[in-house]
Amino acid sequence: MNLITCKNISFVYDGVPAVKDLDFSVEPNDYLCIVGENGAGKSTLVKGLLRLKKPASGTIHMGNGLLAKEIGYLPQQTAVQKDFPASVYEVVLSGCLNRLGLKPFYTKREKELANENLQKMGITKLKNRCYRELSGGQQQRVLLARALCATKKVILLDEPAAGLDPVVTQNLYELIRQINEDMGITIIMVSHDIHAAVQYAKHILHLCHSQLFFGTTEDYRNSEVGSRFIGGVSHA
Ligand SMILES: Nc1ncnc2c1ncn2[C@@H]1O[C@H](COP(=O)(O)OP(=O)(O)OP(=O)(O)O)[C@@H](O)[C@H]1O
Repeated sequence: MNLITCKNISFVYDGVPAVKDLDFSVEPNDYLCIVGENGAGKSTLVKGLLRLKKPASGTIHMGNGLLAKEIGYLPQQTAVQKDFPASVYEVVLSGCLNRLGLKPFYTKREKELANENLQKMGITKLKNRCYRELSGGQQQRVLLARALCATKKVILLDEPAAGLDPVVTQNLYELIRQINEDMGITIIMVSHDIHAAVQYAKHILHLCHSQLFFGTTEDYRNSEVGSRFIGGVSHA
């Protein structure tokens, strides 16, 4: 059964269509890259998948018992977020917020989970450092550990490599690949980096206010839209 099935969804802002007629699905353990030029509708779709914005028409169905609040989310990093005055441990632990419910404090298990995910992301040594003093690449590892506390099923990333140098970017993509392959977590990633998208993703969704392509990465490479986009731009 698909984890997420979107049927004919469209989004509008104040009556103006932003993106329309999207028809795609996400399988368990999938790696889907959402690509497209600026203003194509990628972030709007992300808001829809997180249930932060309602489709004007169409349906988003979550299967396999997935709830929108169980999606671990890595937002696009803003200057304010980069300057967040908390320790690495506090940021990672905050990924368990959804599990708190009415409890006022984190449980021992939640604290263990934070420590396990710090270790998995190779940042245990940074545990007591202030988040805002870290490099961009270290901050992304912290946010991945946080997302892993929030989910066992799906991580949604909005341009995770923005502003990172090529070596750090490559390391980050490898880490995301491991999360997908070794931990079996489904990845949905918005990316401007088409070359990395076709290197790592299993499926590609290409948007331009509507759906230009959805299918396997191999079919995308062989498609007219794919070969034009891959050949024409390195950072669309
Ligand atoms: N809050 C908003 N109010 C009105 N229009 C919006 C709003 N957010 C986005 N839009 C419009 O919706 C369309 C899609 O925008 P969106 O931000 O989803 O694109 P994007 O593909 O994520 O772009 P980028 O790559 O630049 O982040 C654009 O035409 C944009 O101007």
